[in-house]
This record gives sequence, C-alpha cells and structure tokens, in this order.
Amino acid sequence: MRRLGSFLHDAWRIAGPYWRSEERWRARLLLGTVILLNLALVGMSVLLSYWNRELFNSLQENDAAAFWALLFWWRQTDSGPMPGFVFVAALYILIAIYQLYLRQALQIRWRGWMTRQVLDRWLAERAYYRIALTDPGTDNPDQRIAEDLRLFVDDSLVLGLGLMRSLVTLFSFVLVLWGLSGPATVFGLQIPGYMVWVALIYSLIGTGLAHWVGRALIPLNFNQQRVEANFRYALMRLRDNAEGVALYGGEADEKRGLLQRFQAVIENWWGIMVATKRLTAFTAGFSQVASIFPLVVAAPAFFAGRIPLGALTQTADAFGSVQGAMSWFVDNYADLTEWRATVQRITGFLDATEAARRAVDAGEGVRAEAAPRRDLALDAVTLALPDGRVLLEGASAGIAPGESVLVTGPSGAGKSTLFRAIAGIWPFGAGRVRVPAGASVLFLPQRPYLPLGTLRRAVCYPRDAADIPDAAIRAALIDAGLGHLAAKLDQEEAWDRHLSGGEQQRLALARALLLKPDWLFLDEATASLDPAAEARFYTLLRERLPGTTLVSIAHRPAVAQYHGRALRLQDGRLQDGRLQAGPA
Ligand SMILES: Nc1ncnc2c1ncn2[C@@H]1O[C@H](COP(=O)(O)OP(=O)(O)OP(=O)(O)O)[C@@H](O)[C@H]1O
Repeated sequence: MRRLGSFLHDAWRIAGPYWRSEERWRARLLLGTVILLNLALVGMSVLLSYWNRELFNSLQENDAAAFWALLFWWRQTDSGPMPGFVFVAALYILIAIYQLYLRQALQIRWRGWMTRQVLDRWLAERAYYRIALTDPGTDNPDQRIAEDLRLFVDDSLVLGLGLMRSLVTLFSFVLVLWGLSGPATVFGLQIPGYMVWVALIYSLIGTGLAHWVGRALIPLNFNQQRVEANFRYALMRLRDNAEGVALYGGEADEKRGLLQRFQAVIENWWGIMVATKRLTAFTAGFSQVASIFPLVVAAPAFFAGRIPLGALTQTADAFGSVQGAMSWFVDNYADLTEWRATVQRITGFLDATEAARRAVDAGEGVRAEAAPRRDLALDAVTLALPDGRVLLEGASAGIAPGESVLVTGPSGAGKSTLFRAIAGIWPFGAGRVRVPAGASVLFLPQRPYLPLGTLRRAVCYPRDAADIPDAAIRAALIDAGLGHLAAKLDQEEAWDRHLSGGEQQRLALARALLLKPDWLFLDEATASLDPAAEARFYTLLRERLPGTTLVSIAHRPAVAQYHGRALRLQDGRLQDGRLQAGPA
C-alpha cells in the first residue's frame, strides 16, 4: 500500500504542474467537458438498456405500432417518454465523436506543455551533458522525452477516464439490476437484489482468476519493450556508423549482433504468445459463459411468469455491464503496468536533471564564473576523472586579453578536460575559473559539431542563422576555403557525413570568422588539415580577428609559431613558458 501511495505521489508530481500552469483554465475546461461527455455516454447506455427492454416487450406483446415507434419516433412507457432509436443513436454518435476529439486535443496540449518543460530542464545548466557523465543509469533521454511523455499523457487520460467510466457504469447498472431483480431465498435466508450479488461474485471470481492466469504477461510485455528498443538501437548504430562498418567490411559481425538481439525479440514474443493463449482460453470461456449465465439464473423467474421477456434481456444486459465494469483492472493490466514503468522512468529523469541543477548551484566540481575583469584566471584548479584519478592538481594561471596561448602535453594528459573546465561543464574536481564577464567565447572542439538541417544553420551555429546576413555567411565560407559550398546554403543534408574531416574543420573556421568571439579556444581544430592549409587557417584568424584572444591545443610543432606563450600540462602540473612568436 505504501508503494502504491508513493507511486501515485510520483505520478501526481509529474502530472500536477500542468493543471496549475498558465494553461490550467483551458486544460480544466477541456477535461471537465471530456468527463461530462464520458458520463453522458454512460447515461446513454443506461437509456439504451431501458429502450431495449421496451423493444423486446413490444415484440412479446406483438405490438407492431409500439415496435416502429420505438425505432423511428417516440413512445410513452410506464417509466416515461422513450425516444426512438434513431434519435438515441444519433446523439450517442455525436457524443462519442466529440468525447474522443476533445480528449485528443487535451492529450496534445498536455504533452506539448510537458515536453517544453522537460526540454527546458534538460537543456538548462547543461544537464544533458552532466547527466551523461555523472548519472549513466539514466539511460536513453531521447526515449524518455519522446516516448515516455507521450505514453504518460495518453495512459493517464485513457486509464483515468476509463476507470471513472467503469465506476459510474458499475453503480448505474448495479441500480438497474437491483431494480430488476427481486429477492431470492437461499437456505431460508431472503436476499434482496440477488442478481446484483450474483454479478459481483461472478466478476470478482473472474477478476481473480484472470489475474492468476494472466499475471505472467506483465513482465513479458515489459521485457518486450526493452528487447525491441535494444534491437532498434543496434539498427540505428549501424545506420550512423555505416561508413566505418563498410570500411572494415564488418557486415558479418553486424549481422550476427543484430540477429542475436532479434533472437531476444523472438524468444520473448513466444513467451507472450503462450501466456496470451492461456489468458484468451480463460477470458473467451469466461465471456461465453457470462453471456448465458444471467439468462440461466433469471430464466426460472421468466418461465414462472414473474418477469416479462424485456426484463429478462435487460437483466442479462445489466449483468454484462456490471461484470464488464468490474473487469476493468483485468482488461487494463498491460496498460497499467506500462503506465507505472513510464512514471518511474520520467521521475528518474526529472530527479537526475534536478540533481544536475543542484550540483551546479552548490558549486560542485570546478566552478566557472563570470568576473568583472578582462583576463581569464585559473585559481587552484584541480581536474579529476569520474573514478577519482587526478589529471591536474591545484593549477593557477592567467591569460590576458589579446594573448595567444598554446596548450601542449602528452595525449590523455587532460588538455581537452582543461577546456571543458574553462567552459564550465566539467563536474569533477575543484577550484575556480574566472571568465571575463560579458565577453563572447567560442570553443571549437576536435570534431566540430554540425547540427541537423541546412548548411546555413551549420555555419552560424549556435547563433540564429536568421540574424546573420547572407553575404557575411558566403564571405566567411569563401575565406575558409569553402567557396564551392556557398551556393548550397539552404540545402539540407547530413553535413557531418557529407563533408570531409578537413572541410568540417574549415567550416568551424568560417564559424569563428563569422561570430568574431572575444575569446577563441581551438582544440586540435586544424588536426585534419595539411600544413599549408593549417598555416592559412591561423594567418586568417590573426588577420581577421586581431582583437581575439587565442588559446589552442595542438600537437604539431609548427602551430607554436602562431602563439606567444605555451602552457604545458604534464604529470598533473601546468608549466608556463614564453614562445618565440612567429608571424602572428
Ligand atoms: N567522460 C569521461 N569519462 C572518463 N574518463 C574520461 C572522460 N573524458 C575524458 N576522460 C579521460 O581523461 C583523460 C584526459 O582526457 P583529455 O581528452 O582531456 O586528454 P587530452 O590531453 O586532450 O588528450 P589528447 O591529446 O589525446 O586529445 C583521458 O585519460 C580520458 O580517457
């Protein structure tokens, strides 16, 4: 019970904010309307059950006028005026259409609001990056944002409305059945409304048995989602790494891996089939029996002339409705378990983003802060790895504006990690990095990131391409030696796969020329260029961005000539040294 309580609390933690948000009035109005229409549908089915009874009675009494009136017009009955079938059916259809339409409108609004909120949290404080480093247990954020949010909203509405409808149906038809069923005498005891008790006991036994027969399906369904996702992920990896696989000729290995994962899909599916077969044997048998069971129980009263044919059929109908409503938990078993898993995954994800935000607020790791000064300062910076290994211990240094500094050191010494700390994204370590407030900073990593979409977007990233004139973008491309791409600005391609490594680095140079940052950090940004192109790259940077402070990581000795100073990272220490400045 405590587990159920904390689960419902989690579900409300996810769902609640929308109903208190700025969209709350529209949301509540939509939900209220959907609930009303939902209740109206139950009311319509109660009305139809009385209508049915009148129809069968008209048949039994051979009353053709009453029969036709009940179909196409209306008729006065003992319990009041009864509208004809055409009107009842038309109204039912109208309510059913709008109940679904408005529910779907609410679904997409709710999902849209939640998606925007979760994206905000995920992107704030670079939680998307931190979580991958500090909380690897929070897997597949893409699935959580795209799929789990959708499932949560859909399941919450469908299950919530379904439960409410079943409860109202249950109470309505229990009343109908109570009114129809006279008392019965069992072992000398008079039991009023005995058909109600028969229906409840019958349904409870059915629910219990269905749970017992079908419970194996719950973990199997759960597992099916997992193995399907694993298989899909492997296919996606192959698509993303098609070139690497093709160059290695790794098709046979890939096929083995893919078939292995697909085998897990097949095996679990067989488990589902066997369990479903068992459950279907039970539920099909149960519902067949349910269709004649109330007739068998009520038939003696009919044959004894105590109830007319209409009452007999209405009894069977009401019995079926009570039993159907009682079976709600059984019918929705799979969806309930799916909803539960979804709530757990979203809660875990929200907790991880919250933990990332708290860690930043608490100043854990290397703190990067904007300071009212012109230079950049490292104060007792220690860089560590997730396993605690220390890369750099208590380093202090400063870089003045306009300087050009080369960072060197053996592979794996921690040079890129030092850049990460300066960017304020490295969570392991201690100390402080003070960055000039208000200065624009651009990092060009080893592998330039190219976003999805047009080339224009790729060049201007992370600025909005709409803010930058066409001519400036073309000029930057031409300067960077990518003039042949200037005509393709609005072409959408997988540019990261289309362009060669060197072209991608030149595109990053174009980006730097375009954005004109005050501070430019280059992490082996020319590693894929030939020496002549590398020389042009640095010369151009110095010419076009004379006021920009340049900090480069590079292995090639030739790069040193474009810098005035070197910082060497080795054996956990940062050594400072002057360089003979070259053409810069
Ligand atoms: N996310 C991570 N988790 C664990 N270890 C990491 C992570 N990122 C980097 N490291 C480790 O930190 C060390 C330093 O990496 P870093 O990329 O800073 O080195 P580097 O000096 O830039 O090397 P290179 O010159 O080869 O690019 C390496 O041993 C690397 O394996």
